[in-house]
Order: sequence, then structure tokens, then C-alpha cells
Amino acid sequence: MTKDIKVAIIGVGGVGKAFIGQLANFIKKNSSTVSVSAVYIARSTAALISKDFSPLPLTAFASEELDAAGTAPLSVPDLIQFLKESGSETILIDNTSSIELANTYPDFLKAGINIATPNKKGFSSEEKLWNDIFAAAGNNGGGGGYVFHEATVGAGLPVISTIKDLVDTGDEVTKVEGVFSGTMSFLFNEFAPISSNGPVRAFSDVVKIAKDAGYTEPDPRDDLNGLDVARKLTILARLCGLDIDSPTSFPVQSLIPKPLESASTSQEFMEGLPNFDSDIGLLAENAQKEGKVIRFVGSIDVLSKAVKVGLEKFDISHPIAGLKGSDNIIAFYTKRYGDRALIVQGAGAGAEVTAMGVLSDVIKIINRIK
Ligand SMILES: NC(=O)C1=CN([C@@H]2O[C@H](COP(=O)(O)OP(=O)(O)OC[C@H]3O[C@@H](n4cnc5c(N)ncnc54)[C@H](OP(=O)(O)O)[C@@H]3O)[C@@H](O)[C@H]2O)C=CC1
Ligand SMILES: N[C@@H](CC=O)C(=O)O
Ligand code: NA
Repeated sequence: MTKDIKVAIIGVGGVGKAFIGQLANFIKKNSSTVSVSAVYIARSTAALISKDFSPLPLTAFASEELDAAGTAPLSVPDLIQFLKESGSETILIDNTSSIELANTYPDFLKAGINIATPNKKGFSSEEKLWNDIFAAAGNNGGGGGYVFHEATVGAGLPVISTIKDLVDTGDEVTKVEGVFSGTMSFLFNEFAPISSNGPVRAFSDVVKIAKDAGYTEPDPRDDLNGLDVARKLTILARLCGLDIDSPTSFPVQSLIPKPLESASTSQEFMEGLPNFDSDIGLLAENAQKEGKVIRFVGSIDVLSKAVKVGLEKFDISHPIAGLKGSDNIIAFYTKRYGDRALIVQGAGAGAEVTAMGVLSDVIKIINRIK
């Protein structure tokens, strides 16, 4: 018999809206084999709640509906209670970047609620939260809900699933390296492409374009300070079995100019950034004099347990130098693959490709519980 699956969606920004569109399509295409419906959709300030558990309309969903018709969001204990009362299998989709919500994943999982999310915070903050999440989850044979987070690294690219498959099948991952940020990739590919003699445009202009394109974190400083990449490396290093206390427990280079570290808002930061275009321009010009380009990269050396994030210079013939758009490139060096790495490459940011990663996790959950 087909099981009934109810979903609660929190976060209706760029990724959340794209996810709702893709979920509507999935439900339409698969209605003969699986019954999935959304019963709760929320942002910070408002929520649509289907008290009788009838499906909320998803086609042509607009977040304005939340503000117009929504009520106050439920607290986490009330949301857990509400989902339990549905009597169905349930999935929480967290499309926010909230650490407060991520801190409560163990509670959802212990209540048997499954989770799919692109939010890195739960998996890259203190190690205790990581341990609590996977102790509560059903993924490793435990009794709780399943948790999947493919889009936390490389957006929809198969990065988490690849590293898990390598590890679970007994391969030994020795090193992971590459470009892990769609924003940083776009910034340097656009600002200092291999085809140019140094910078072709102001760095601050490209930051604004990346923000408008939906590549950056809600606050672009979270990309420029290197922490977004550090969070991704924390997740991958933990999947390789390394104990990483937090994303600030290894060297991370920040591109935030010192005088702007005290900017109190994202807007104040963006307004001040053009004053520092020449600093980063100089770095690009100096690299160009050596026939190189600068790119923002990260690496995990599993054997020496060394993790680092920052700017490096690359010959223009290097695959990292020649990336385009918001592409990520992630090279996995393993015992089985030898000197020639297993490589995953493609768009690493953007609403649609991220939502695809989240929906693919929802489908994995459905296939386990239906
Ligand atoms: N954009 C991308 O390319 C990628 C994004 N991600 C991750 O996806 C997530 C979403 O990103 P994106 O859509 O770009 O971000 P947005 O800023 O566009 O959207 C965030 C949404 O979350 C809501 N929200 C934030 N905090 C809370 C909260 N405590 N309770 C309820 N709702 C909340 C916001 O509502 P409100 O406006 O009311 O505060 C908003 O609807 C982030 O974790 C990001 O790191 C991962 C990979 C790629
Ligand atoms: N801001 C991030 C979004 C995806 O994780 C990035 O630019 O890579
Ligand atoms: Na991914």
C-alpha cells in the first residue's frame, strides 16, 4: 500500500522557492505511486499551516501568500507535535541557514521525523551537534528519522553521496581538494579570468552580481570570510573520519578587509567594499606577472589531518584556473583511484541546482519509508 507522506518546509528564499516548484512537479508526476503533500510552509515571521492536514497548494506558490494569509510560525515542540498528530510519515525540509533550527534536528529525528536540508550549520558547527544528529538518526540503523544533506556541499553536485560511497565501500580517502564555493568561483572567474591581463572589473561589482544571482549566503560576508568553505570542509573531513571541533579550528583565510570587519550590517559592508578593490586587484596583477591567476581553494589531507582554506596561485593551464561561472571542482584522492583523482565538477551554487540536491534527498527518504 502507498504510504502517505507529509512535509513541512521552513525557508522560502531563493532555494526554498525553487524547491517548492520542483516538489510540485515531482508530486504531479508521481501521484500514482506515492502520496506526498505539504502541510506546513514557513519563513521567520509567518507560516501557512494545514490544520486538517489537507495539501497546501504548491503550484505557483509565492512567499507573499505567507505574509498575507499566514499565521505566526509554530515553535519547534509545537511543530513536532503537529507533525506527529498527522499520523503519517513526515519530512522536515530546512531551507534556512538558521543554527537555532539546526540545533533542534536531534529532537525532530528522535520523534521519527525525517530531515532533508541544504543548511550547513547542523553538520559543520560544534562536533557535539554532529554526534547528536547521527546518534538520533535512522541512517546507521538507529531508530530515529533519516537525515540527508547532499546540498550542504557543492549544491546539487553528488559530493556527499560520493564521499559516503567511497568510505562505506572500504576505500581509503587520502586527500580532498578543490574549489568548494560557487560564490568564490564566480568572483575570481569573472574578476580575473585566464584570458585577461589582470583584473577585468572591480571585485566589489562582481560580489554584488554574485549576491543578486543567489550564489552567496544570505549575508555575503559568510562567503568572503572563508567560513562557508570551512563549513563544507568540516563536513567532508568528518565524513572521512576526522575529528574536527568546528570550522574555525583550522587555518581559514578571510577576504574581508580589516576596516570592514566591524561593519554592523551586510549593507554597510557592501557599501564599503569598493574602497578595497585595489587591494585584491593588486594580488591578481602580481599573480598575472607570473603567468598565474588567484583562486580560492580548500583541501583536506586526511593522512596528516591538515585542513586549510584560502587563496592560491594557479598556472593558467590548471583545471582550477579554467573554471567558469559558479562551477565547483572537487577532487577525491583515494587508495583505489590512485594518482588520478575521482573528480566532480559543475555549478556549485544557485537556487535550482541546490533545490535539486534537496529534492533528491527527499526522494531518498521516500524510497526508504514508503
Ligand atoms: N543559494 C545557494 O546557492 C545555496 C544555498 N545553500 C543553503 O541553502 C539555504 C538557503 O539559502 P537561500 O535560499 O539562498 O537563502 P535566502 O536568504 O534566500 O532564504 C532563507 C529563507 O529562510 C528563512 N529563514 C531564515 N531563518 C529562519 C528561521 N529561523 N525560521 C524560519 N525561516 C527562516 C528566511 O525567511 P525570512 O526572510 O522571513 O527571514 C528565508 O525565507 C542556506 O542554508 C544556504 O547556505 C546551500 C547550497 C547552495
Ligand atoms: N554561498 C554558497 C552557496 C552554496 O553552498 C556558495 O557560494 O558556494
Ligand atoms: Na552536493
